[in-house]
Amino acid sequence: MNPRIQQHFTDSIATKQRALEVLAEPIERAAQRMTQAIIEGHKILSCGNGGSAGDAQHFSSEMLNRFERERRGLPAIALSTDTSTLTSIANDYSYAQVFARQVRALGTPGDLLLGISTSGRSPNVVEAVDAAHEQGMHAIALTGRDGGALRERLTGADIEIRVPSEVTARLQEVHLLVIHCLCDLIDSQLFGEP
Ligand SMILES: O=C(CO)[C@@H](O)[C@H](O)[C@H](O)[C@H](O)COP(=O)(O)O
Ligand SMILES: [Zn+2]
Repeated sequence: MNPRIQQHFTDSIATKQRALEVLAEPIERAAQRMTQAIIEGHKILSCGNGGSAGDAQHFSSEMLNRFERERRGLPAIALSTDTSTLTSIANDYSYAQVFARQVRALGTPGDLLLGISTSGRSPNVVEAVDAAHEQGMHAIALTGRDGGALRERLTGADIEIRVPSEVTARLQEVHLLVIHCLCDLIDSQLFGEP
């Protein structure tokens, strides 16, 4: 067996095991908050860069379409998908504004922002959290490492789910697992046990 492959699997399993100990509680709180927001007629905006843009879209597609069961679509918008909007904001203002400007246009009080950054240092995700607060929204932050500037911008009403790792790939792997937990908990809270 190629030892590099074995190492990736071993590290990924160990990181997930470690994460379970510290993340079960904030994941449950985040899912409750998301469920409540949906019941009250609000929506969830999501954003991130690179692999985390993929995660933001993965989450919104499982909300809008479905996760594992047959059910109505749930309201969510990924802010990383519209290249005309992204390029025009980056071109006319700055890349740091690409999500914040969309949050200001689409976000209404009671909506939630799911901000995803393995380093917590992506300026556009940090700015999106500030914009969410301006709009009367709260944030759920999926982070890693020391949480970076993103962590510092969160208020007591926000929820941080910080994965205990320093490795981007491992952090992204756990972020996706967290997203699937959130989808499953939201579905079971809204529609009952399958
Ligand atoms: O997927 C990967 C690395 O595994 C990359 O695309 C990665 O997401 C990008 O470098 C991002 O720009 C990193 O941003 P962040 O997670 O630090 O906010
Ligand atoms: Zn990646």
